[in-house]
Amino acid sequence: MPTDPLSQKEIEDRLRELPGWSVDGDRLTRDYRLADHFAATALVVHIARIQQELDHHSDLTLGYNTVGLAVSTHSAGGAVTGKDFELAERVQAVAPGHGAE
Ligand SMILES: C[C@H](O)[C@H](O)[C@H]1CNC2=NC(N)=NC(=O)C2=N1
Repeated sequence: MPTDPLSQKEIEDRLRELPGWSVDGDRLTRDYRLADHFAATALVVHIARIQQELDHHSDLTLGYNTVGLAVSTHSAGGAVTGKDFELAERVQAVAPGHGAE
């Protein structure tokens, strides 16, 4: 089930496929750097659309030229689940198109 908490080994295996992402506390997290504030804002809007589609939402932070995500699954008691990785993978797929590093 995608909303079951993942084991430590499952998390480590899946993190290997997601460069730049890590688990901080109980949340899957990554910060992206962009060219400027407008590019960062466009990525936030794109992520918001993905989150709406997945019905799964990160704590999403917009800075001057940065976008930060931190996500866990509330319905799994705040653990990291396959839903969190699904969101991370979707974001990771679109971020380069925004020039995010
Ligand atoms: C009713 C709705 O499906 C739930 O509240 C969704 C919405 N977004 C969510 N986002 C996150 N991160 N965890 C959840 O458990 C979650 N649940």
